[in-house]
Amino acid sequence: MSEFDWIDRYLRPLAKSPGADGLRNDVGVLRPAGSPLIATLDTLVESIHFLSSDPLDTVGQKLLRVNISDILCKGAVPRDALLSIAMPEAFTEDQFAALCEGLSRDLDTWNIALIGGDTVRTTGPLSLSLTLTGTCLTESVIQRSGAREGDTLYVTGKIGRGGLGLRDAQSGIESDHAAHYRVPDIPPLNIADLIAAFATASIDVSDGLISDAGHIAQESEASIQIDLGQIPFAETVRDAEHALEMATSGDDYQTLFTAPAYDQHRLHATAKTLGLDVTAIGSVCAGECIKLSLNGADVPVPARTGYRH
Ligand SMILES: Nc1ncnc2c1ncn2[C@@H]1O[C@H](COP(=O)(O)OP(=O)(O)O)[C@@H](O)[C@H]1O
Ligand SMILES: Cc1ncc(C[n+]2csc(CCOP(=O)(O)OP(=O)(O)O)c2C)c(N)n1
Ligand SMILES: [Mg+2]
Repeated sequence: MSEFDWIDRYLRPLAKSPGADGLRNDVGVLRPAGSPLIATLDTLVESIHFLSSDPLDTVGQKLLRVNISDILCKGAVPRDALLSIAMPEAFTEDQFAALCEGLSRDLDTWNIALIGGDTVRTTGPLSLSLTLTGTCLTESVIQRSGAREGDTLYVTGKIGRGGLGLRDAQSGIESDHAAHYRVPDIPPLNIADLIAAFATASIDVSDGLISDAGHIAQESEASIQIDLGQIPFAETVRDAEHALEMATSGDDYQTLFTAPAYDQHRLHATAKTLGLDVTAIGSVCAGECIKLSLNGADVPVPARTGYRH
């Protein structure tokens, strides 16, 4: 069977929206939106972003989720996807089918329309890219640059699971963290409502919490003070070194955002109503850097604040 047959059999059934035209056209038509339409693109490369031993259905789910986390953190809802698959010569039909099974699962879960893409062979490792659009729930897009002095810094979910999970997966340990490493637990869709209602700036935690907080600080020309003791870590913190390890390992795909301090009570009440797990971990102040503390003592910012490419 040729690649055309594989596309027919495995990808066409996933491309259900009218804009996909059954993958019979040169282009896909985006679903129309009344609010700002945003787009993101993230790539997963074998041995860099996932392990060769990871089941391919989990790789398909991870590809979608690392992109969905970018859309959600902007207070937006995911919509349409374009998929690029570059597969090694030896990639089999069963492997292609498994990859598409994982993709299918999360396309359905998140109501995302696959509207097209490209499938090629490569002499290199398996490499997957996804372009994902989203509709903002706000009139203007929430940037990394909107943090203001006096804002509170929040994060969703747990931090450090990606790094702990990679270590477990590499050691053959089937833990919850290893499951999160393969298929990241990302915030639910209604995090977009909370972000749209309250956030002044936001980002998703991909490289590492400290590194990604640094992006908000730099773009906002502000300083961010983080209390390591307040971060909802995946493991009970033993000491500053342990906390820093979990705050710099990345692969968390949670939402990190700032909001005005005067909204703190309303924000927590709304999060509770929406069933969202949100924790205040710091504040925005004057300056242009990251400041860390643990149990009231200053902690020096490490040289490596996140994953290095
Ligand atoms: N090859 C590229 N071409 C155009 N823009 C890029 C490219 N690589 C990265 N960018 C842009 O640079 C910015 C930072 O990228 P990145 O660190 O990958 O962000 P993220 O963590 O949101 O994926 C984003 O605005 C992204 O769109
Ligand atoms: C085999 C393997 N080694 C190391 C990592 C750790 N890792 C790789 S990329 C990355 C950061 C996120 O990837 P990137 O391409 O920077 O995504 P983006 O910031 O563009 O969303 C991390 C933590 C991993 N996921 N898998
Ligand atoms: Mg990226």
